Amino acid sequence: MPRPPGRRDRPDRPDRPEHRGLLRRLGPAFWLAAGWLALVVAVAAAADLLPLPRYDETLAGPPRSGPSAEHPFGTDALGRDLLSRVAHGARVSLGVGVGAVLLGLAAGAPLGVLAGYRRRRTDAVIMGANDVALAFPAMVFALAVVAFAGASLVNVLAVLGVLSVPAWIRLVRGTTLVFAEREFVTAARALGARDRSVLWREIAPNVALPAASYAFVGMAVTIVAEGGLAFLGLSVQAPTPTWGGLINEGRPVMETAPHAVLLPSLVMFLTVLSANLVGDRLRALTDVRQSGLEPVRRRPAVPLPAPGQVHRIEEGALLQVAGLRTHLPTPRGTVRAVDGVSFTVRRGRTLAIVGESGSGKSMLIRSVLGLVPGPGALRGGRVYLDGRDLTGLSPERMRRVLGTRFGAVFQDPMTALNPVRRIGVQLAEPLRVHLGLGAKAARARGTELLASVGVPEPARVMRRYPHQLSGGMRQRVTIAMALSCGPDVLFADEPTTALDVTVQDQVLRLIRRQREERRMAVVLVSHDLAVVAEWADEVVVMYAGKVVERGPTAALFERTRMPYTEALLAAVPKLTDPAHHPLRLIAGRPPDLADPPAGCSFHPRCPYARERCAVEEPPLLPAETPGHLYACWYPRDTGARAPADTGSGTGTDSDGRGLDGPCGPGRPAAAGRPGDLSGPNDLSDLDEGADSRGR
Ligand SMILES: Nc1ncnc2c1ncn2[C@@H]1O[C@H](COP(=O)(O)OP(=O)(O)OP(=O)(O)O)[C@@H](O)[C@H]1O
Repeated sequence: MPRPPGRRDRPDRPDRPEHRGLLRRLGPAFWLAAGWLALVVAVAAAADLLPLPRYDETLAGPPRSGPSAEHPFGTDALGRDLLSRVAHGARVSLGVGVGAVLLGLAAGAPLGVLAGYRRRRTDAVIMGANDVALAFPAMVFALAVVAFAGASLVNVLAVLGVLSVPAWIRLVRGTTLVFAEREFVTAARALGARDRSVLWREIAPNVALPAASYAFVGMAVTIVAEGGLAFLGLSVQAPTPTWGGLINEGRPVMETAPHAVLLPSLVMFLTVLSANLVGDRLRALTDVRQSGLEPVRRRPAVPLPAPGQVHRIEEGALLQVAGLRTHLPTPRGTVRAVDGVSFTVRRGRTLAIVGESGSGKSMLIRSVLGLVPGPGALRGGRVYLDGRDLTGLSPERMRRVLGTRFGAVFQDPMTALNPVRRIGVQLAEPLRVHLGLGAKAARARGTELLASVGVPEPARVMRRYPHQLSGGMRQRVTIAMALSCGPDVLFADEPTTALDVTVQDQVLRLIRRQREERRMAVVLVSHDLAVVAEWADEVVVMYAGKVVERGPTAALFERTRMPYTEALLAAVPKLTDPAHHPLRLIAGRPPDLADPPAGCSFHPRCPYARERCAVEEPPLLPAETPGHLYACWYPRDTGARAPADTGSGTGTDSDGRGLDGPCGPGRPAAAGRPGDLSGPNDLSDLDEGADSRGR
């Protein structure tokens, strides 16, 4: 039997994912910079051991002579070897840089952690004092102290170290604030961990990387500051060389011996640049998304559809998404987060997008909104609003669409609202920017909007900060913001996940009321199939970035065809189930979207998979209800037979449109339905011109 084409054999397979290690993630510039710093440190440490003349040996060579084999950096006005002086100067410059950073860190980090973790009065006192310290002009302070206390290595190091403390406090406090709010810290505290243990085990490791990054940047700043003081003659005194001092010494002979200024300057410049670069790359490492989104210099996994491809716009379609793709380059390879998704939404209707975590629901919404993350992300396919293609719009024009015709509500209202700005200010902003309202009119309209979404005492709420409202109220505010400019489509990405059941119901009712009043379309992302069954007219089921089943809610839930949808439904608890069947979990794990399986992405987890499923990717095939489509070779309804089995059964014509097959009414899907099903059943045939196979 011929070997079925394996993953590696498939013609459209991407190159194997790049398992780029830390070395590649940091990039060659980092390693060059780190190499230079290591060299300078090594030379400074071993300066006495190197086969160089003494740094203070006058007439070691002819005065003011340029670089030669004997004196690679040339000599200064007194005939001293410049390389030796630069090497010894590195000791002072690096010593001051490292020493000041350690001093600043030792004093600033504990204060920053304390302020960020304890908050309240501790924070107010520390940050108040810090603000006062920051108000002093640093360089004037340094000059005054060194001039008064004497220009010695210890004094220079101490003054520059003290001056760096406020910056350390700010940095560490900010990072601590971020992590102190994270769930793992709350979980540790809930388990009874003491503050000291939380600080050491939970917070400190997370603060360490940003602190290491800032240490390099701070070192660069200190080296420059020390150079400035030395140039003014206020650092370590002659004959001990420092880089700033060498530049100062070379200044009078610059015309006859430019190397005496240029070479120490070059070494100092490269060292400062390298320290900044190393710090910057370390900072990028702390940003998981940024490090994961470094553009991979390889061709995209799948050539995205050529621009200019035109799709047939469905009659009555308000929003039509055709063959949408979003590919994200990551260190593991190209993640096909959205892979050829097509759907249509009409005015006044709700389309729900469901699927397991990681199936691409949120990325699909972001992709439709044109908000794909990172510069390396690739987007293909088309998004039509009222028949107009939005994918070719300039960022400026797309911003106008986002503000006025699309509204979006996200999962966590606390993170969607800026915690330090009043509700009124945040609500008025889109009204002022997009509708051009004046401050007073925007305020009045904002108050009306809050009232319309059921916020009691809206005028008072306008003056509140987000943390002063309950979760339900905050979500009402974000809905009011999303509705503020009268959008045609409201995207609600798990809008009720962070809310309790009663509030969840209120919020969903609110969205439905607004949809009816405004004749909007709603695209609702949800994990909760009971919510979907109750509130959505149409459903799109996603798996591994693709649509695997879609159609009118009632048809899809009552006559489920795709085993994945069936498995999702079987995993929903049903209180009315008299038999109390145990819940069925979906076996296995969702696929790695950087390396999805060949054939049907679900086949490794599918109990009904056969050989064909591992080889050929099933297209979206029509079920008997108009608009109900599924991607499966062996669907779960007795009325449906796989095209492979029938030869003349359900299939698609050359245009990719559904043909009526012999699919008679089959038995209801094994999983049953999760709640009261409602909603009309009139979704017309969807355009398959750009489905996941790009037909
Ligand atoms: N910024 C990113 N960089 C790289 N990959 C990403 C990024 N954001 C998401 N992904 C990947 O894209 C895929 C889809 O993610 P997405 O957030 O859309 O899933 P989801 O279905 O909305 O999940 P959930 O229900 O948990 O929110 C996942 O595999 C995820 O790991």
